[in-house]
Amino acid sequence: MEKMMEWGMNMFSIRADMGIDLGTASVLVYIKGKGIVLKEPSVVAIEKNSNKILAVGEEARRMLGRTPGNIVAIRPLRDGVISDFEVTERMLKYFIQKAAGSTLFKPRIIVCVPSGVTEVEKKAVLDASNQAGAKSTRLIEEPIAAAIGAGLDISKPSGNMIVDIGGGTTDIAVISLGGIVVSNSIKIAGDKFDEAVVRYIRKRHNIMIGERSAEDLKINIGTAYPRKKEVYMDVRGRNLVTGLPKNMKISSTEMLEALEEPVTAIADAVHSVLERTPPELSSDISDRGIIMTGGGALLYGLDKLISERTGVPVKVAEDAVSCVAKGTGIALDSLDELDNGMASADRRRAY
Ligand SMILES: Nc1ncnc2c1ncn2[C@@H]1O[C@H](COP(=O)(O)OP(=O)(O)OP(=O)(O)O)[C@@H](O)[C@H]1O
Repeated sequence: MEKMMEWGMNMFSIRADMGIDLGTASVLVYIKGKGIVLKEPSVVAIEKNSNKILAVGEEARRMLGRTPGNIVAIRPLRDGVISDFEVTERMLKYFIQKAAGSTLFKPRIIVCVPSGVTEVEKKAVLDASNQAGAKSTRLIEEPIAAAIGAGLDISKPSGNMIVDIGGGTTDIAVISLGGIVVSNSIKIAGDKFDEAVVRYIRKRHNIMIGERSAEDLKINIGTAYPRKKEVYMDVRGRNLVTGLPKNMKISSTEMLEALEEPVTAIADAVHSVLERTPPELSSDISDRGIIMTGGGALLYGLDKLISERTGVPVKVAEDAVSCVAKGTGIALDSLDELDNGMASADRRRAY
C-alpha cells in the first residue's frame, strides 16, 4: 500500500512539475521525468478586430512578416522582458496546457527569467504563470539555470562564469556557492545580430531583407571572428531603388563586418564583469574557462573573439540551446524540499 502511494506520488510529480525557459526567441518546456517536451518560437498571431488568438508558436512564426492587415504576429517578450503582458499570459497558458496534455493536475512550475529583470517584471511572470494554471510558481535566474544545465557544480566555493546569449538578452554571471556574485544583463543578443545584418545589407547593397532571412544568414554564414575559408549564401530581398525582388550572394566576410558592433559589445560586457570579479574567483575562471550557453553562443567564432578579448579560454556548452531549460528542469528536483521548508503563505512567491 505504502509502495503504491509512493508510486502515486511519483506519478503526480512526473505529471505535474514543469520547468519553463520563457525566452525571447523560444519557449522550452521541461517536464520532470520526461525531459524537454516542447520547444517552439515565442510568437503569437492575433486577429486585431476580435483580439482572438489565431496561432501560437511555430504556426504563428510562419506568419511573421506575412500577415494581412487584420492579423498581427507578436513576439511578446521581444527585448528580454515582458513587453506585452496579456499576450505573454495567453501564450504561456497555451504552452502549459499543450505540454501538460490531458493531465488533471495543476503543475508546479519553475520559470526562468533573465538576471536583469525588475521586480515588476518578476511579478508579471509570476502572475502570468499562475493565471495560466500553475499550482505554484517559482522563478530561477537564467545564469543559474544555464550553469546547472551546462553540468557545472555551482555549489562549491569556486568561481564559474556563464555567458548565456539568447534572443533578447545576454546574461553574464560569476557564480559561486550556488549564488550570483557579479553579473550583468545586456539587451544585445541574437535579435540584435539579425537587426545588424538587415541594416548592413540595406546600407551596403540597397536591399531590404526580412528578419527571417537575416537570421538564416547569421546561422549559416554569420561570423564573429575571421573564418579560415570564406563561405557564401544567397539571399532574396527587395531592391530599394526599383522596388522589385532581388537575389544576391552574401559572403562571411561581409557578415563579419555586419556583426562587428553587437559582438564587440558582448565581448566588452564580459570583460567588464571579469574586471569586477574578486581575484580568487577570477583565477578559478581562468583555470576552468568561461562557459557559453544559449543559441547566440553558436555564432561562429564568438567563443574565439571573447577568448581573445579577455585572455581566458572559452567553451561552448554541449547542447547550448537547451541548457537553460535543462537546468530549470534539474532545479525541479528541489521543489519538494522548498515546499516543505516554506510557510504556505509564501508558496506562491518566488525565491
Ligand atoms: N547556429 C546558430 N548560430 C547563431 N545564432 C543562433 C544559432 N542557433 C540559434 N541562434 C540564435 O539564438 C537565439 C535564440 O537563442 P535562445 O533560444 O537561447 O534564446 P531565448 O532563450 O529564447 O532568449 P532569451 O535568453 O533572450 O530570453 C536566436 O537569436 C537565434 O537566431
